[in-house]
Amino acid sequence: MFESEASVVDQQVSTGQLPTWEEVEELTALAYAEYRDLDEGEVADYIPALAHASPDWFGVSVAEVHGRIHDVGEARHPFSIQSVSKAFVFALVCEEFGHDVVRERIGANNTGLSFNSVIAIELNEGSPMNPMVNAGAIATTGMLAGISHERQWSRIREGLSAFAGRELEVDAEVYASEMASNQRNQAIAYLLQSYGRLNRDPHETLDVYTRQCSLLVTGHDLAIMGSTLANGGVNPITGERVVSPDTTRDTLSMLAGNGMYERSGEWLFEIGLPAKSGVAGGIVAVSPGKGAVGTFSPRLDRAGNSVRGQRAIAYLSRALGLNLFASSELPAQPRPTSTSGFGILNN
Ligand SMILES: NC(=O)CC[C@H](N)C(=O)O
Repeated sequence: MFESEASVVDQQVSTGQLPTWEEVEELTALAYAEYRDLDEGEVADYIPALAHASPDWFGVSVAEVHGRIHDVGEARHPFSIQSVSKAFVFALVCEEFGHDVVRERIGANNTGLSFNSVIAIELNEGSPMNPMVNAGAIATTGMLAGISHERQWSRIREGLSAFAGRELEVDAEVYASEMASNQRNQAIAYLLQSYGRLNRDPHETLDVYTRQCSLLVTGHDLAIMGSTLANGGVNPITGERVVSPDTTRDTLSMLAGNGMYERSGEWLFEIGLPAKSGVAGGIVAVSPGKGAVGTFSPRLDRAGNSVRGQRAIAYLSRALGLNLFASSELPAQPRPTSTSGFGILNN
């Protein structure tokens, strides 16, 4: 954290606007401790390399917009970003084309169907529907300008690295494994092309999309990437402006509607935060103006969302008063047990 920011934080803590460092540290540790033994959910294996993950891994990280970061458990354990990349690639495309173009070309409505649904494309006359499902994400990746697909790829890697504040690398094993087993995504890409919805060659576009999904991140990185969105597009650690405030607004509203796939409505109702999940077990949840939570645990529910991650974020949303729709300035009391009756969390 920069010194000037530290004094802003001190001031806000002393005026009661922010919880203290110790309070956030303690609540992050409690969110971790509360759910570390929860054994619901399965590790994804439809991409064979993901099946190597331990079901026990669990990390929680909270990053505040002023740069304070709180890590617990395996918050520094690397894993492939998978669909969490969709949020940040959408932000890069939104920055390039603007609100109206992405709404028209991709869409913003939930499919109500699984993230890799083919039928959703057919039911909607070729529309990819939204950038947070595979069809929309593949179409979004295909929109990025760039003479070669290598150039497109470097723009994505550089852009996501700027969100994280460090250079991100591809997990070569995960990339090769998904490229060898992504027949469903190939079907989606060719179907989009048949409807005139893909700007570029389907195979090249899928190659870039699969690389973006294979980038290695940690829960700590996700928290920083999310807090860059929470902070109007400026990375709170590096101070770099990555995208504009308009783009963060559009990205966060897209996450609110679609980031947790067909569970997005329930998620927003229970937790009240824009969020994005990925099948390797990562979730990022963003509270605009406050910060972000990054979690990692490979046990997934049927929609492909990390079970422990959802619970830990639900806990922190309540404990830290992050819910966007809560009118009270005072943080609500966290619910103490894992059987707290969240419908979404009891798949
Ligand atoms: N939900 C996900 O994380 C899916 C991402 C994965 N790379 C896929 O395309 O199937």
